Amino acid sequence: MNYKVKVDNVSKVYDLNRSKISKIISLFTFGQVYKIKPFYALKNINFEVQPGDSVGILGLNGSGKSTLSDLLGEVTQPTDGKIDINGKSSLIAVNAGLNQELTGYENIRMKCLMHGLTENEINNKFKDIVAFSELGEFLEQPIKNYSSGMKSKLGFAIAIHTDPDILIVDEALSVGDETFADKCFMKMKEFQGQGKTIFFVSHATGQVKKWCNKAVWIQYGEMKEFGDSHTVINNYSEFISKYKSLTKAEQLEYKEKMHDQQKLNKRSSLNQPKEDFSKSGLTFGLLFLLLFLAGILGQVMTLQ
Ligand SMILES: Nc1ncnc2c1ncn2[C@@H]1O[C@H](COP(=O)(O)OP(=O)(O)OP(=O)(O)O)[C@@H](O)[C@H]1O
Repeated sequence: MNYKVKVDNVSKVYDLNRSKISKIISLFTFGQVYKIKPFYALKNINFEVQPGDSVGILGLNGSGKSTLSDLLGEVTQPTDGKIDINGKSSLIAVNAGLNQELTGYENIRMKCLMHGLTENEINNKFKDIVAFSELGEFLEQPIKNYSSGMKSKLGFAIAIHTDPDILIVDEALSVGDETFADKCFMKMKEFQGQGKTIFFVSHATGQVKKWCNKAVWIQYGEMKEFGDSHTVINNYSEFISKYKSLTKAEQLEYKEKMHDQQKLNKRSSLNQPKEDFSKSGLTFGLLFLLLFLAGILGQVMTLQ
């Protein structure tokens, strides 16, 4: 095994029945009233990344870049396939793993603990994290009061001090100010110098070209291309100019067609999604039925 990260036939399926009421009805009707509507945020993604690679993740809005970042950061699990990560990964995205109700200080402690740092290690790094974040007294406030740039600063400051082997930066730098972004890029450079692996999600192809030796282009859940960053960026840019030359109506039609394909793909080509609500619906439904029968039995016994 000479890879750092291996993404092996990975798919991520979401249920488009997101409203709470439809989920509850689905649970108690064994998934019969509201059927699960599988939507492939990612489908059959395959690539391998070597130690020291910096990989750009490219694609139009809603193509699955953040879904891929979340999977690489082990924030979520694939519905199908496997991601083999040889080391500790840390995801930096606005809101990633931060608790909105906790203060900046509390989030620093919580995330460091989650990354396996001991109390001693946290105390030693605390001052540096605080200084890097540049958030000063705002760290005393719950982060729900922060701007996205401030959250991103906190997330980056914590992540780089937890000594990850793999850093995943999901558009976190595009919401911060330029001076902070420059400071983060310098840190990323240090990381590269140490032979560590970076995934970098950005719509700015110029930045991807500058920072990444490899790139993966995701197009509405499917992998269009993976390889040398210059080649992938050139092909992606060519697609973007063609896409931009379409009228608004044509762009919409294209997007709708792609979304339909993501929905149309039947689950038969995959194992059952792990978050299959009809399965849990069956369990909950049976439990509910048992409780209901026990209640009736109880009433009957009381009457006798
Ligand atoms: N929890 C979820 N439930 C249902 N659908 C989801 C969920 N998360 C993401 N999706 C859908 O998956 C698709 C991919 O989303 P994702 O956020 O990964 O795209 P993206 O490429 O990062 O987009 P952007 O460039 O706008 O940030 C979208 O159609 C989105 O609506």
